[in-house]
Amino acid sequence: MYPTIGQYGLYTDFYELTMAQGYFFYGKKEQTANFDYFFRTNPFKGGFTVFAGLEDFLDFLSGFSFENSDIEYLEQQGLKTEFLNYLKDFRFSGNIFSVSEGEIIFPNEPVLRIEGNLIECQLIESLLLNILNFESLIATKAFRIKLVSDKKIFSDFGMRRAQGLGAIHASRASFIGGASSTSNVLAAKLFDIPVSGTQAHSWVQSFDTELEAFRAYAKIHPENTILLVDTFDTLKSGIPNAIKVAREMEKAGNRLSGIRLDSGDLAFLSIRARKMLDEAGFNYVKIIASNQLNELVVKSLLSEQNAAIDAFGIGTELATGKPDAALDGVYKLAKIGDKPKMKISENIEKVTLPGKKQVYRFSDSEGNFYRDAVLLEEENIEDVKILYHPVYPEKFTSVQDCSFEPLLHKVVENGSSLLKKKSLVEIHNYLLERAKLLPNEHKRFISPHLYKVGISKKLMETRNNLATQLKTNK
Ligand SMILES: Nc1ncnc2c1ncn2[C@@H]1O[C@H](COP(=O)(O)OP(=O)(O)OP(=O)(O)O)[C@@H](O)[C@H]1O
Ligand SMILES: O=P(O)(O)OC[C@H]1O[C@H](OP(=O)(O)OP(=O)(O)O)[C@H](O)[C@@H]1O
Ligand SMILES: O=C(O)c1cccnc1
Repeated sequence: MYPTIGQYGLYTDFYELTMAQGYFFYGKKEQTANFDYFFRTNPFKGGFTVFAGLEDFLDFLSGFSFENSDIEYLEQQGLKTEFLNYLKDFRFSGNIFSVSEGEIIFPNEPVLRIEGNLIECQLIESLLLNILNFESLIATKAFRIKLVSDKKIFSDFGMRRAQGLGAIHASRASFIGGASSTSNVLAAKLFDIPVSGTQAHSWVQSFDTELEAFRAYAKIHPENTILLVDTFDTLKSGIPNAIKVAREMEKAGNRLSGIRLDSGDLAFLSIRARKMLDEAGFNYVKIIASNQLNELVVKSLLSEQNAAIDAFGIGTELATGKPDAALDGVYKLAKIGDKPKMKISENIEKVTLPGKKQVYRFSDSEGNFYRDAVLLEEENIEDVKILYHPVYPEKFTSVQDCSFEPLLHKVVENGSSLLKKKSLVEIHNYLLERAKLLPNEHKRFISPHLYKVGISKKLMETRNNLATQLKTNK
């Protein structure tokens, strides 16, 4: 749970409230609606996305209500008393169907579906998008780093240059994606993530000499000393001083945990540092590297340059999802009452899929992910053997002999969460299990193979008929 800021009802875009007021006065308040959450493009030019943020979203949703001062504020913004009286008792009371946190997901499939009255579905849009888009972006980034880290570990150092309090979500999502610890103490406590840390240049600078700074730190934290060796000169001063302190620590019955390299050529310096430490008898001292790292630099350091690095500290690029500012997830109306709804767009790729839907994942004979399919909920998956390209019907693919599983599961019923709380370790392990089933060609960084998401014939026909109707009625 996050530090409380009271109730979260105002954590929404104003238009959600003005529309909700409109629904209220036009007698649409009791109409049932279905909305889909989906995104259109995998971030980082990648071949997959990691779904994260579900538990956080549900936690925030349980606090999505309006206290007296919120109601007064909305009154000052011109909202009407009768509607505000309705908001006083507002609580989400609908159903939510979702893929599991840590699932591998793909563009254009609904990964979460909300069912409820039109007002409640509308009001929670911004909260949902805010949390799921960001955590999924960062979990994906973290997992990309994990994919190239081999057996090395990395810690999230991102808080200081993250987007404000988004750092809390970033740390959570980073751990789901594969970080082994975080420097962000609040996130560590809230989500039971191992906390870790080394020391900053200010520590070293605050003493008269580097050696004095190293000794002082080792004395006060003998169980976990990682010395930052680049304040003056890594090879001529930092590492020789670290070796002196390692020797003194051994005499006192302790062990130096590691050194941290934070500038210069990390491959060259780590190889030299390893040699110097080993020759001095300290092969147990770990080498940690940091400085504007990302998955591409980590991959190059480990697989092309044989860097002698045991662990990475990764900050800004991880916590901000650099170079992608956001996952482009959207929330679209798919059904009102028994009427399927869709959005027509000039851009054919942006036409939405109408109706209440379920997503199935098909696997090949070896159990590897093969295709995902979007079907109308009432369809029998056993009858579906051909999947159609969502935009170009002349492109289709057979799933004749594949096994399948539904991906959307009920996680909220009549406003109450059914979600069995999982630890972040469990969510991460689920991600690992699922990612193993995703063929490697979708995981490579350069021009990954496109994972196909198709739609059923019935869904395609429903959409086409509705589109024709909408164009004629316009
Ligand atoms: N061997 C390497 N291969 C690829 N990238 C590297 C390697 N070593 C370091 N880098 C990256 O190169 C960049 C070096 O940063 P920069 O040019 O700012 O120098 P610096 O070492 O940080 O210097 P200073 O700290 O004095 O400003 C960082 O982004 C770092 O991650
Ligand atoms: O480069 P990032 O991936 O964002 O990783 C975090 C960086 O933040 C710290 O530097 P900073 O200059 O903020 O503080 P320092 O004085 O401790 O070096 C740390 O030394 C890393 O270099
Ligand atoms: O513990 C560290 O070394 C650390 C923490 C945050 C940012 N940079 C480094």
